[in-house]
Amino acid sequence: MTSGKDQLYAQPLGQIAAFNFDDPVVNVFPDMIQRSVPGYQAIISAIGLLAGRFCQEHSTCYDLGCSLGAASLAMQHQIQAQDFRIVAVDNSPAMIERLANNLQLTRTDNKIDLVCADIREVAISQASVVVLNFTLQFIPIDDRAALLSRIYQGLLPGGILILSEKLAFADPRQQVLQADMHHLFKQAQGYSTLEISQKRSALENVLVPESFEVHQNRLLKAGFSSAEIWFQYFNFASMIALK
Ligand SMILES: Nc1ncnc2c1ncn2[C@@H]1O[C@H](C[S@+](CC[C@H]([NH3+])C(=O)[O-])CC(=O)[O-])[C@@H](O)[C@H]1O
Ligand SMILES: O=C(O)C(=O)Cc1ccccc1
Repeated sequence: MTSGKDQLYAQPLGQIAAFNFDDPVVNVFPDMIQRSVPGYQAIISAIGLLAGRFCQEHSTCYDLGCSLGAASLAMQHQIQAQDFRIVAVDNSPAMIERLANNLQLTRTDNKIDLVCADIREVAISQASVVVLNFTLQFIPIDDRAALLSRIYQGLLPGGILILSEKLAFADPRQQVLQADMHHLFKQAQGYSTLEISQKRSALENVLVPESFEVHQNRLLKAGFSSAEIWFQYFNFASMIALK
């Protein structure tokens, strides 16, 4: 499948449309996320290891906002259970079509079922592992608690949620520092200042980060008994919440 270098924001744009996961983004998505999210590949690998440890027999693993299925593929690779399914959900038809094509090209015994739907409307049951890898940040803040409650309810005893998010910081000095460091990270990955600032405009009010404390409180309120960060690289973090 064609997958190119992300140059979507390289030229000056008169009007910057709100960011969305359409065909042009899908075409460059692996390169875009790799060069934009510090630690992305380390997180994907660890999601595989966590699924290997937590996937229970006769259970389902959910990858909510799966994009091109990187987390699902890592889970499939690491899970040793005999009887399990992975349900990969995304509401972008372009993402799901590309992922369906990619899966057809692989010869491996496929355990991944694709669903093109809004994760706010997908039933979750018999789950041992649920992954929200940089997806909750795109859900309206008012809808986040209800989604996490449904995930908690759908998890089996001993189940886990892996929640990765871009973070905001209550302390303005931390906010400025961490955002600056992310900017420097993107520059080091070859993005120009123009690309970085145009993409920031496109993400305004689309990707809405919250602080770790806000996430932790919401997870505990949803019923999780513990929620902690296991990985952080500047303003990008991944949390594990235990049922
Ligand atoms: N309401 C929604 N319902 C379903 N999908 C949604 C919704 N809102 C956004 N999405 C989908 O969530 C994904 C977010 S990307 C996830 C990366 C992936 N997890 C990865 O591990 O590579 C993160 C990023 O690009 O920063 C996109 O594919 C959206 O279509
Ligand atoms: O690029 C950014 O600034 C981000 O915050 C991460 C990102 C990565 C891929 C799509 C949308 C946002």
